[in-house]
Amino acid sequence: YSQPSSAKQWHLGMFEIGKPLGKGKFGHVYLAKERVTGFVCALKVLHKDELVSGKVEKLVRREIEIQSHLAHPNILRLFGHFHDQKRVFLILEFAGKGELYKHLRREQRFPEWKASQYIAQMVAALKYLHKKHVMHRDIKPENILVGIHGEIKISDFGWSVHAPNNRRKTMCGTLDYLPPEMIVGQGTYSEKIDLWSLGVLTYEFLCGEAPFEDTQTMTHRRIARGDYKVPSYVSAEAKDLIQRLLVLDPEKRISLVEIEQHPWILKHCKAGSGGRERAPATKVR
Ligand SMILES: CC(=O)N[C@H]1CCN(c2c(Cl)cnc3[nH]c(-c4cn(C)nc4C)nc23)C1
Repeated sequence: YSQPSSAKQWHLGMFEIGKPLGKGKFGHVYLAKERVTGFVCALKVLHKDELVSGKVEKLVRREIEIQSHLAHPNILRLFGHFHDQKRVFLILEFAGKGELYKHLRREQRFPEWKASQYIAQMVAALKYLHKKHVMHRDIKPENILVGIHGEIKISDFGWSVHAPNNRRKTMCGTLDYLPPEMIVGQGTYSEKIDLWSLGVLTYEFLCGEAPFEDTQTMTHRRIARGDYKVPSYVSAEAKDLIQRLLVLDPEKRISLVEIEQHPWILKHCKAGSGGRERAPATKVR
């Protein structure tokens, strides 16, 4: 009899390992095929001694705990995990068109219709996450993958936590996406930090660089002051949405539901498929 997939006891012998797909923060990712079903996935291999030395085993446990309970078309699935003496293996959904930031760098910047559809998909994923009181906390192009149909998938939940939270985020990688409430004040924050990051992401999709990109010190200062400029080639509607997301006071940022009704999103949403034309939302107080 075949065990229900979630209770499946996975082991390495069940997979035929293919080409390396890339290097994550703490391990390599390989294309893999489950021998019995032929199911193609991405196998993320983490070395236990590196996790211990990097004090990240808690982050990995949390990534597994959170991501394995999520099922949404714009969130990369974690189907299961297993480990052997030396390594931990994450069985992840394979995103057929790879890493979004590579597409962004290659195209320099996205046309408004593409950026708008990507942001609409991010909003759908964040609505799903926030409903489960999960905030991602590390939204940036490097953590977004592209599926075979061009849909985007948030990945790398290593930094996600259950809201609210005031754990200092030991900085590794870019400061560009850090919200002001994590720079000034005592650093308590809520899911609203994902709204700030969405504003930074929208800007970067349309302009090819982040709004506060500068030297480390200047980036900190410019974020704390909300000091950025939107280039003139950005449409008025797109600029309006960016301005409603990059608001210093977390409580004053536009909500996910309001973003769905924003002119810049409605103007480009795909009729018929995923982005179904929405009946005017009745405001539920
Ligand atoms: C932080 C991190 O894990 N980054 C990457 C490494 C590969 N990985 C993938 C993960 Cl985790 C899932 N699916 C992927 N698909 C690809 C990919 C597809 N093409 C055509 N090219 C690539 C590359 N990569 C992945 C995530």
